[in-house]
Amino acid sequence: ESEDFFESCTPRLDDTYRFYLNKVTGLDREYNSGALHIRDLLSPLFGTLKESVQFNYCFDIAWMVKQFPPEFRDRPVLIIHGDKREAKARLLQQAQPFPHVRFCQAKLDIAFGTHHTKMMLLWYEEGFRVIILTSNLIRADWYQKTQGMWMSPLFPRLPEGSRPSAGESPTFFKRDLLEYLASYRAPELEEWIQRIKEHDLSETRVYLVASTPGRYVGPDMERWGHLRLRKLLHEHTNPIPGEERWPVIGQFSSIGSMGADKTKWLAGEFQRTLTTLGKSSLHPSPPIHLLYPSVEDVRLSLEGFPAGGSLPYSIQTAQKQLWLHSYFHRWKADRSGRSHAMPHIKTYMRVSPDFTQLAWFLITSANLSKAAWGALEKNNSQVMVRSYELGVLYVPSAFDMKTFPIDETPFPVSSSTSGFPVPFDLPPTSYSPKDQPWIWNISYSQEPDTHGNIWVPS
Ligand SMILES: O=C(O)c1c[nH]c2c(-c3ccccc3)cccc2c1=O
Repeated sequence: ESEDFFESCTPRLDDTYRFYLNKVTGLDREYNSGALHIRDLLSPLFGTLKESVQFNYCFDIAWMVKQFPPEFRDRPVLIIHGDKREAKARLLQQAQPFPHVRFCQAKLDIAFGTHHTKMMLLWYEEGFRVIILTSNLIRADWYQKTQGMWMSPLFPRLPEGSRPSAGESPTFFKRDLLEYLASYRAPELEEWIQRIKEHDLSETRVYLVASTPGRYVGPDMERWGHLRLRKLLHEHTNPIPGEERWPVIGQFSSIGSMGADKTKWLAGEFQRTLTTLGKSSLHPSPPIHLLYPSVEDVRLSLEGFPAGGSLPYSIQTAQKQLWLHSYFHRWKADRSGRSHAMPHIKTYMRVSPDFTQLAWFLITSANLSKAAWGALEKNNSQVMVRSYELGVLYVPSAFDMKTFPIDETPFPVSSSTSGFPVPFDLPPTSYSPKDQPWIWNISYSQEPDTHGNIWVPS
Protein backbone atom coordinates (compact mmCIF):
# COMPACT_ATOMS: atom_id res chain seq x y z
CA GLU A 1 0.00 0.00 0.00
CA SER A 2 1.34 3.48 -0.87
CA GLU A 3 1.51 4.56 2.81
CA ASP A 4 3.82 1.64 3.62
CA PHE A 5 6.01 2.37 0.61
CA PHE A 6 6.59 5.99 1.60
CA GLU A 7 6.86 5.32 5.33
CA SER A 8 9.40 2.56 4.66
CA CYS A 9 11.72 4.68 2.55
CA THR A 10 11.24 8.06 4.19
CA PRO A 11 13.83 9.06 6.82
CA ARG A 12 13.08 7.19 10.07
CA LEU A 13 10.41 9.54 11.50
CA ASP A 14 8.80 9.38 14.91
CA ASP A 15 5.31 8.63 13.73
CA THR A 16 3.63 8.50 17.13
CA TYR A 17 3.18 12.26 17.46
CA ARG A 18 4.30 13.42 14.01
CA PHE A 19 5.88 16.46 15.72
CA TYR A 20 9.18 17.48 14.12
CA LEU A 21 11.78 20.23 14.48
CA ASN A 22 13.43 21.96 11.55
CA LYS A 23 17.02 21.02 10.76
CA VAL A 24 19.51 23.60 12.13
CA THR A 25 22.70 24.30 10.17
CA GLY A 26 25.86 23.82 12.24
CA LEU A 27 24.65 21.31 14.85
CA ASP A 28 26.20 17.88 15.48
CA ARG A 29 24.46 15.53 13.06
CA GLU A 30 22.79 13.60 15.92
CA TYR A 31 20.72 16.71 16.78
CA ASN A 32 19.40 16.87 13.22
CA SER A 33 18.52 13.16 12.97
CA GLY A 34 14.77 13.15 12.72
CA ALA A 35 14.63 16.91 12.06
CA LEU A 36 13.35 18.08 8.67
CA HIS A 37 14.37 20.76 6.18
CA ILE A 38 11.82 22.31 3.78
CA ARG A 39 13.39 20.36 0.90
CA ASP A 40 12.61 17.13 2.84
CA LEU A 41 8.96 18.17 3.18
CA LEU A 42 8.65 18.73 -0.59
CA SER A 43 10.63 15.61 -1.54
CA PRO A 44 9.13 12.83 -3.71
CA LEU A 45 9.73 10.54 -0.71
CA PHE A 46 6.55 11.99 0.83
CA GLY A 47 4.45 11.89 -2.32
CA THR A 48 4.28 12.75 -6.02
CA LEU A 49 3.23 16.40 -5.85
CA LYS A 50 0.46 17.65 -8.16
CA GLU A 51 -0.36 21.05 -6.60
CA SER A 52 0.16 22.79 -3.26
CA VAL A 53 -1.09 25.69 -1.15
CA GLN A 54 1.28 27.69 1.05
CA PHE A 55 -0.36 29.66 3.87
CA ASN A 56 2.20 31.99 5.47
CA TYR A 57 3.19 35.48 6.58
CA CYS A 58 6.59 36.22 5.00
CA PHE A 59 7.62 34.91 1.54
CA ASP A 60 10.75 34.77 -0.63
CA ILE A 61 9.13 33.35 -3.75
CA ALA A 62 12.34 32.67 -5.74
CA TRP A 63 13.85 30.88 -2.71
CA MET A 64 10.61 28.93 -2.14
CA VAL A 65 10.52 27.71 -5.77
CA LYS A 66 14.08 26.39 -5.38
CA GLN A 67 13.02 24.29 -2.37
CA PHE A 68 10.83 22.12 -4.61
CA PRO A 69 12.65 19.23 -6.32
CA PRO A 70 13.20 19.95 -10.05
CA GLU A 71 10.48 17.49 -11.10
CA PHE A 72 7.86 19.42 -9.03
CA ARG A 73 9.21 22.95 -9.58
CA ASP A 74 6.53 23.89 -12.12
CA ARG A 75 3.58 22.43 -10.17
CA PRO A 76 0.92 25.07 -9.35
CA VAL A 77 1.40 26.79 -5.98
CA LEU A 78 -1.31 28.94 -4.40
CA ILE A 79 -0.01 31.49 -1.89
CA ILE A 80 -2.35 32.59 0.93
CA HIS A 81 -1.08 35.87 2.42
CA GLY A 82 -2.28 38.94 4.29
CA ASP A 83 -0.43 41.67 2.39
CA LYS A 84 -2.22 44.79 1.16
CA ARG A 85 -1.42 47.79 -1.07
CA GLU A 86 2.34 48.26 -1.67
CA ALA A 87 3.34 45.12 0.28
CA LYS A 88 0.93 43.10 -1.88
CA ALA A 89 2.36 44.67 -5.04
CA ARG A 90 5.91 43.76 -3.93
CA LEU A 91 4.84 40.18 -3.20
CA LEU A 92 3.15 39.73 -6.57
CA GLN A 93 6.17 41.31 -8.27
CA GLN A 94 8.38 38.58 -6.70
CA ALA A 95 6.40 35.95 -8.61
CA GLN A 96 6.59 37.69 -11.94
CA PRO A 97 9.11 35.07 -13.28
CA PHE A 98 6.95 32.19 -11.95
CA PRO A 99 3.60 31.87 -13.75
CA HIS A 100 2.74 28.69 -11.79
CA VAL A 101 2.59 30.72 -8.54
CA ARG A 102 -0.78 32.34 -7.82
CA PHE A 103 -2.03 34.45 -4.94
CA CYS A 104 -5.01 34.82 -2.61
CA GLN A 105 -5.20 37.77 -0.22
CA ALA A 106 -6.77 36.83 3.11
CA LYS A 107 -9.28 39.40 4.37
CA LEU A 108 -7.91 41.48 7.28
CA ASP A 109 -10.70 43.92 8.12
CA ILE A 110 -9.76 44.44 11.79
CA ALA A 111 -6.85 46.79 12.51
CA PHE A 112 -3.47 45.31 13.53
CA GLY A 113 -4.50 41.83 12.34
CA THR A 114 -1.96 39.71 10.48
CA HIS A 115 -2.06 36.47 8.53
CA HIS A 116 0.28 34.42 10.80
CA THR A 117 -1.07 30.98 9.84
CA LYS A 118 1.61 28.69 8.38
CA MET A 119 0.31 25.59 6.62
CA MET A 120 1.09 23.50 3.53
CA LEU A 121 -1.68 21.64 1.70
CA LEU A 122 0.03 19.06 -0.50
CA TRP A 123 -2.05 17.30 -3.17
CA TYR A 124 -0.26 14.22 -4.52
CA GLU A 125 -1.01 11.53 -7.12
CA GLU A 126 -1.19 9.18 -4.08
CA GLY A 127 -3.43 11.32 -1.85
CA PHE A 128 -3.22 14.43 0.36
CA ARG A 129 -1.03 15.72 3.20
CA VAL A 130 -1.30 18.68 5.61
CA ILE A 131 1.67 20.28 7.36
CA ILE A 132 1.10 22.91 10.08
CA LEU A 133 4.31 24.70 11.03
CA THR A 134 5.96 27.81 12.50
CA SER A 135 8.45 28.76 9.75
CA ASN A 136 8.10 31.56 7.23
CA LEU A 137 8.97 30.80 3.60
CA ILE A 138 12.29 32.62 3.79
CA ARG A 139 15.82 31.18 4.02
CA ALA A 140 16.53 32.62 7.50
CA ASP A 141 13.59 30.74 9.06
CA TRP A 142 15.06 27.38 7.93
CA TYR A 143 18.74 28.08 8.79
CA GLN A 144 19.61 28.45 12.50
CA LYS A 145 16.35 28.87 14.40
CA THR A 146 14.33 26.40 16.49
CA GLN A 147 11.11 25.79 14.54
CA GLY A 148 8.52 23.03 14.66
CA MET A 149 5.81 21.35 12.68
CA TRP A 150 3.05 18.74 12.74
CA MET A 151 3.05 16.56 9.61
CA SER A 152 -0.16 14.66 8.85
CA PRO A 153 -0.19 11.07 7.65
CA LEU A 154 -0.72 10.59 3.90
CA PHE A 155 -4.51 10.88 3.55
CA PRO A 156 -5.73 8.43 0.90
CA ARG A 157 -8.49 9.34 -1.56
CA LEU A 158 -11.97 8.14 -0.52
CA PRO A 159 -13.80 5.69 -2.79
CA GLU A 160 -15.90 7.40 -5.48
CA GLY A 161 -19.30 8.48 -4.24
CA SER A 162 -18.34 8.58 -0.54
CA ARG A 163 -20.40 10.91 1.67
CA PRO A 164 -18.53 14.24 2.34
CA SER A 165 -18.59 13.46 6.10
CA ALA A 166 -16.72 10.22 5.39
CA GLY A 167 -13.05 10.28 6.28
CA GLU A 168 -13.64 12.14 9.55
CA SER A 169 -11.14 11.62 12.40
CA PRO A 170 -11.90 10.93 16.08
CA THR A 171 -10.74 14.53 16.68
CA PHE A 172 -13.08 16.02 14.00
CA PHE A 173 -9.97 17.37 12.26
CA LYS A 174 -11.61 17.14 8.79
CA ARG A 175 -14.67 19.22 9.80
CA ASP A 176 -12.52 21.77 11.65
CA LEU A 177 -9.99 22.15 8.81
CA LEU A 178 -12.81 22.65 6.29
CA GLU A 179 -14.48 25.23 8.57
CA TYR A 180 -11.17 27.08 8.94
CA LEU A 181 -10.66 27.17 5.15
CA ALA A 182 -14.28 28.27 4.68
CA SER A 183 -13.69 31.19 7.08
CA TYR A 184 -11.50 32.86 4.41
CA ARG A 185 -14.52 33.09 2.11
CA ALA A 186 -11.98 32.94 -0.73
CA PRO A 187 -13.04 31.57 -4.16
CA GLU A 188 -9.47 30.29 -4.73
CA LEU A 189 -9.88 27.89 -1.77
CA GLU A 190 -13.20 26.37 -2.95
CA GLU A 191 -11.53 23.69 -5.09
CA TRP A 192 -9.22 22.83 -2.17
CA ILE A 193 -12.18 22.47 0.20
CA GLN A 194 -13.71 20.08 -2.34
CA ARG A 195 -10.45 18.11 -2.69
CA ILE A 196 -10.12 17.65 1.08
CA LYS A 197 -13.74 16.41 1.22
CA GLU A 198 -12.71 13.61 -1.16
CA HIS A 199 -9.97 12.33 1.15
CA ASP A 200 -9.85 10.11 4.25
CA LEU A 201 -8.47 12.11 7.22
CA SER A 202 -9.52 9.48 9.78
CA GLU A 203 -5.96 8.72 10.99
CA THR A 204 -5.56 12.27 12.40
CA ARG A 205 -5.09 12.31 16.20
CA VAL A 206 -4.63 16.04 16.85
CA TYR A 207 -7.24 18.77 17.36
CA LEU A 208 -7.10 21.92 15.23
CA VAL A 209 -6.77 25.20 17.18
CA ALA A 210 -7.31 28.13 14.81
CA SER A 211 -7.92 31.86 14.95
CA THR A 212 -9.70 33.80 12.24
CA PRO A 213 -10.36 37.54 12.51
CA GLY A 214 -13.75 38.65 13.75
CA ARG A 215 -16.02 39.56 16.64
CA TYR A 216 -17.84 36.49 17.94
CA VAL A 217 -20.84 36.09 20.23
CA GLY A 218 -22.80 33.17 21.65
CA PRO A 219 -21.64 29.68 20.61
CA ASP A 220 -19.31 31.18 17.98
CA MET A 221 -17.12 32.47 20.84
CA GLU A 222 -15.68 28.96 21.32
CA ARG A 223 -14.79 28.32 17.68
CA TRP A 224 -11.50 30.23 17.65
CA GLY A 225 -8.51 31.32 19.70
CA HIS A 226 -8.09 30.68 23.41
CA LEU A 227 -11.78 29.97 24.07
CA ARG A 228 -11.49 27.17 21.48
CA LEU A 229 -8.47 25.84 23.40
CA ARG A 230 -10.44 26.13 26.68
CA LYS A 231 -13.36 24.15 25.17
CA LEU A 232 -11.05 21.40 23.88
CA LEU A 233 -9.28 21.10 27.26
CA HIS A 234 -12.66 21.10 29.00
CA GLU A 235 -14.00 18.29 26.82
CA HIS A 236 -10.94 16.17 26.09
CA THR A 237 -8.74 16.26 29.20
CA ASN A 238 -9.46 15.15 32.77
CA PRO A 239 -8.93 16.75 36.19
CA ILE A 240 -5.65 15.71 37.83
CA PRO A 241 -5.24 15.33 41.61
CA GLY A 242 -2.96 18.15 42.76
CA GLU A 243 -3.37 19.95 39.44
CA GLU A 244 -2.73 23.27 41.18
CA ARG A 245 0.92 22.15 41.34
CA TRP A 246 1.10 21.33 37.60
CA PRO A 247 2.78 24.33 35.93
CA VAL A 248 1.63 25.90 32.67
CA ILE A 249 4.41 26.69 30.18
CA GLY A 250 4.02 29.25 27.39
CA GLN A 251 6.89 29.62 24.90
CA PHE A 252 6.81 32.17 22.08
CA SER A 253 8.87 34.53 19.89
CA SER A 254 6.89 37.76 20.25
CA ILE A 255 4.71 39.53 22.78
CA GLY A 256 1.80 41.93 22.39
CA SER A 257 0.51 44.54 24.77
CA MET A 258 -0.84 42.74 27.86
CA GLY A 259 -2.18 45.78 29.68
CA ALA A 260 -1.01 47.61 32.79
CA ASP A 261 -1.20 44.58 35.07
CA LYS A 262 -1.64 40.82 34.92
CA THR A 263 -5.32 40.87 35.78
CA LYS A 264 -6.13 42.64 32.52
CA TRP A 265 -5.80 39.51 30.29
CA LEU A 266 -2.90 37.18 31.16
CA ALA A 267 -3.81 36.08 34.70
CA GLY A 268 -7.54 36.48 34.12
CA GLU A 269 -8.82 35.23 30.79
CA PHE A 270 -5.76 33.51 29.27
CA GLN A 271 -4.62 31.76 32.46
CA ARG A 272 -8.18 30.48 32.96
CA THR A 273 -7.86 28.75 29.57
CA LEU A 274 -4.36 27.37 30.10
CA THR A 275 -5.29 25.91 33.50
CA THR A 276 -8.47 24.19 32.28
CA LEU A 277 -8.40 20.41 32.81
CA GLY A 278 -11.66 18.61 32.20
CA LYS A 279 -14.87 19.72 33.83
CA SER A 280 -13.49 20.58 37.27
CA SER A 281 -14.88 23.88 38.46
CA LEU A 282 -11.67 24.59 40.41
CA HIS A 283 -9.79 27.62 39.19
CA PRO A 284 -6.30 26.78 40.40
CA SER A 285 -3.42 29.17 40.16
CA PRO A 286 -0.56 26.88 39.22
CA PRO A 287 2.86 28.32 38.38
CA ILE A 288 3.02 29.95 34.95
CA HIS A 289 6.42 29.79 33.25
CA LEU A 290 6.90 31.98 30.16
CA LEU A 291 9.87 31.21 27.93
CA TYR A 292 11.24 34.10 25.89
CA PRO A 293 14.93 34.67 24.99
CA SER A 294 17.03 37.03 27.12
CA VAL A 295 19.47 39.50 25.54
CA GLU A 296 22.33 37.11 26.43
CA ASP A 297 20.49 34.19 24.76
CA VAL A 298 20.32 36.24 21.54
CA ARG A 299 23.87 37.65 21.80
CA LEU A 300 25.37 34.16 22.22
CA SER A 301 23.14 32.52 19.56
CA LEU A 302 24.34 30.95 16.31
CA GLU A 303 22.94 33.92 14.37
CA GLY A 304 24.06 36.49 16.95
CA PHE A 305 22.07 39.71 17.39
CA PRO A 306 20.39 39.33 13.95
CA ALA A 307 18.37 36.48 15.52
CA GLY A 308 16.63 39.31 17.34
CA GLY A 309 15.28 40.54 14.02
CA SER A 310 12.70 37.76 14.36
CA LEU A 311 11.96 38.46 18.04
CA PRO A 312 10.00 41.69 17.50
CA TYR A 313 9.28 42.72 21.13
CA SER A 314 9.32 46.54 21.07
CA ILE A 315 10.47 48.87 23.85
CA GLN A 316 7.18 50.77 23.49
CA THR A 317 5.26 47.61 24.44
CA ALA A 318 7.77 46.29 26.99
CA GLN A 319 7.94 49.49 29.04
CA LYS A 320 4.17 49.33 29.65
CA GLN A 321 4.30 45.84 31.15
CA LEU A 322 7.44 45.40 33.25
CA TRP A 323 5.30 43.18 35.54
CA LEU A 324 5.24 40.55 32.76
CA HIS A 325 9.00 40.02 32.81
CA SER A 326 8.88 38.43 36.27
CA TYR A 327 7.33 35.33 34.58
CA PHE A 328 10.16 35.05 32.06
CA HIS A 329 12.55 32.14 31.66
CA ARG A 330 15.49 31.77 29.31
CA TRP A 331 15.67 29.81 26.06
CA LYS A 332 17.65 26.67 27.01
CA ALA A 333 17.41 23.54 24.83
CA ASP A 334 20.51 21.42 25.43
CA ARG A 335 18.29 18.30 25.09
CA SER A 336 17.76 19.11 21.41
CA GLY A 337 21.15 20.80 20.90
CA ARG A 338 19.26 24.02 20.20
CA SER A 339 20.18 26.33 23.12
CA HIS A 340 21.85 28.59 20.56
CA ALA A 341 19.18 28.24 17.85
CA MET A 342 16.78 31.01 18.81
CA PRO A 343 13.09 30.00 19.01
CA HIS A 344 10.60 30.94 16.34
CA ILE A 345 8.54 27.93 17.37
CA LYS A 346 5.58 28.63 19.68
CA THR A 347 4.47 25.97 22.16
CA TYR A 348 2.12 25.84 25.16
CA MET A 349 1.79 22.92 27.56
CA ARG A 350 0.76 21.73 31.04
CA VAL A 351 3.48 19.71 32.84
CA SER A 352 3.69 17.65 36.03
CA PRO A 353 5.46 19.13 39.08
CA ASP A 354 8.48 16.88 38.40
CA PHE A 355 8.48 17.79 34.69
CA THR A 356 8.25 14.14 33.56
CA GLN A 357 4.69 14.18 32.20
CA LEU A 358 2.44 16.32 30.01
CA ALA A 359 -1.30 16.84 30.41
CA TRP A 360 -1.40 18.37 26.89
CA PHE A 361 0.84 20.07 24.31
CA LEU A 362 0.10 22.71 21.66
CA ILE A 363 2.29 23.83 18.78
CA THR A 364 0.96 26.94 17.03
CA SER A 365 1.74 30.12 15.11
CA ALA A 366 0.21 32.14 17.98
CA ASN A 367 2.51 34.33 20.06
CA LEU A 368 1.62 35.81 23.47
CA SER A 369 -0.81 38.38 22.15
CA LYS A 370 -4.50 39.23 22.43
CA ALA A 371 -4.58 39.77 18.66
CA ALA A 372 -3.67 36.09 18.16
CA TRP A 373 -5.64 34.46 20.97
CA GLY A 374 -8.64 36.80 21.19
CA ALA A 375 -9.83 39.01 24.02
CA LEU A 376 -13.23 39.18 25.70
CA GLU A 377 -15.22 42.38 25.33
CA LYS A 378 -18.62 43.83 26.20
CA ASN A 379 -18.80 42.30 29.65
CA ASN A 380 -17.53 38.93 28.35
CA SER A 381 -20.39 38.65 25.85
CA GLN A 382 -18.11 38.98 22.82
CA VAL A 383 -14.60 37.90 21.87
CA MET A 384 -12.51 39.81 19.34
CA VAL A 385 -9.79 38.07 17.32
CA ARG A 386 -7.58 40.17 15.02
CA SER A 387 -5.30 37.62 13.28
CA TYR A 388 -5.27 34.31 11.44
CA GLU A 389 -3.41 31.69 13.51
CA LEU A 390 -3.15 27.91 13.30
CA GLY A 391 -1.92 25.17 15.62
CA VAL A 392 -2.56 21.59 16.68
CA LEU A 393 -3.36 20.31 20.17
CA TYR A 394 -2.13 16.94 21.48
CA VAL A 395 -4.23 15.44 24.29
CA PRO A 396 -3.41 12.04 25.88
CA SER A 397 -6.98 10.73 25.41
CA ALA A 398 -6.50 10.88 21.61
CA PHE A 399 -3.52 8.55 22.05
CA ASP A 400 -5.20 6.18 24.56
CA MET A 401 -2.98 7.56 27.33
CA LYS A 402 -3.66 9.33 30.64
CA THR A 403 -0.69 11.66 30.32
CA PHE A 404 2.18 11.92 27.83
CA PRO A 405 5.52 10.83 29.28
CA ILE A 406 8.17 13.40 28.34
CA ASP A 407 11.16 12.17 26.34
CA GLU A 408 14.10 13.95 28.03
CA THR A 409 16.52 12.95 25.29
CA PRO A 410 14.56 13.44 22.07
CA PHE A 411 17.76 13.39 19.97
CA PRO A 412 18.95 11.33 18.30
CA VAL A 413 15.41 10.22 17.53
CA SER A 414 14.76 6.63 18.53
CA SER A 415 11.81 4.43 17.71
CA SER A 416 11.96 2.90 21.20
CA THR A 417 10.45 5.78 23.17
CA SER A 418 6.80 6.75 23.40
CA GLY A 419 7.77 9.96 25.17
CA PHE A 420 6.73 13.36 23.84
CA PRO A 421 9.76 15.19 22.41
CA VAL A 422 9.53 18.54 24.24
CA PRO A 423 12.20 20.56 22.39
CA PHE A 424 13.54 22.65 25.30
CA ASP A 425 14.98 21.89 28.73
CA LEU A 426 12.76 21.27 31.77
CA PRO A 427 12.47 22.67 34.36
CA PRO A 428 12.73 26.10 32.71
CA THR A 429 15.61 28.38 33.81
CA SER A 430 14.51 31.69 35.38
CA TYR A 431 16.06 34.93 34.24
CA SER A 432 18.94 35.95 36.52
CA PRO A 433 18.58 39.40 38.15
CA LYS A 434 20.82 40.83 35.41
CA ASP A 435 18.90 39.18 32.53
CA GLN A 436 16.61 41.35 30.41
CA PRO A 437 14.10 40.21 27.80
CA TRP A 438 15.27 40.68 24.22
CA ILE A 439 13.86 43.94 22.84
CA TRP A 440 14.48 44.43 19.16
CA ASN A 441 14.41 48.21 18.80
CA ILE A 442 17.05 49.30 21.33
CA SER A 443 20.86 49.13 21.06
CA TYR A 444 23.23 46.56 22.59
CA SER A 445 26.80 47.74 22.18
CA GLN A 446 28.51 46.70 25.40
CA GLU A 447 29.52 43.20 24.29
CA PRO A 448 29.82 41.74 20.78
CA ASP A 449 27.71 38.80 19.58
CA THR A 450 29.02 35.44 18.27
CA HIS A 451 29.98 37.15 15.04
CA GLY A 452 31.76 40.05 16.76
CA ASN A 453 29.00 42.53 15.98
CA ILE A 454 26.88 44.86 18.11
CA TRP A 455 23.19 45.75 17.60
CA VAL A 456 22.24 49.31 16.74
CA PRO A 457 18.72 49.34 15.24
CA SER A 458 18.07 52.25 12.86
O1 LIG B 1 4.46 35.41 11.55
C1 LIG B 1 5.67 35.51 11.77
O2 LIG B 1 6.39 34.53 11.74
C2 LIG B 1 6.24 36.88 12.00
C3 LIG B 1 5.42 37.99 12.01
N1 LIG B 1 5.91 39.27 12.19
C4 LIG B 1 7.26 39.48 12.32
C5 LIG B 1 7.77 40.81 12.47
C6 LIG B 1 6.88 41.98 12.48
C7 LIG B 1 6.78 42.75 13.63
C8 LIG B 1 5.97 43.87 13.67
C9 LIG B 1 5.24 44.24 12.54
C10 LIG B 1 5.34 43.45 11.39
C11 LIG B 1 6.15 42.34 11.36
C12 LIG B 1 9.14 41.02 12.61
C13 LIG B 1 10.01 39.94 12.60
C14 LIG B 1 9.53 38.63 12.47
C15 LIG B 1 8.15 38.41 12.33
C16 LIG B 1 7.63 37.04 12.19
O3 LIG B 1 8.40 36.06 12.22
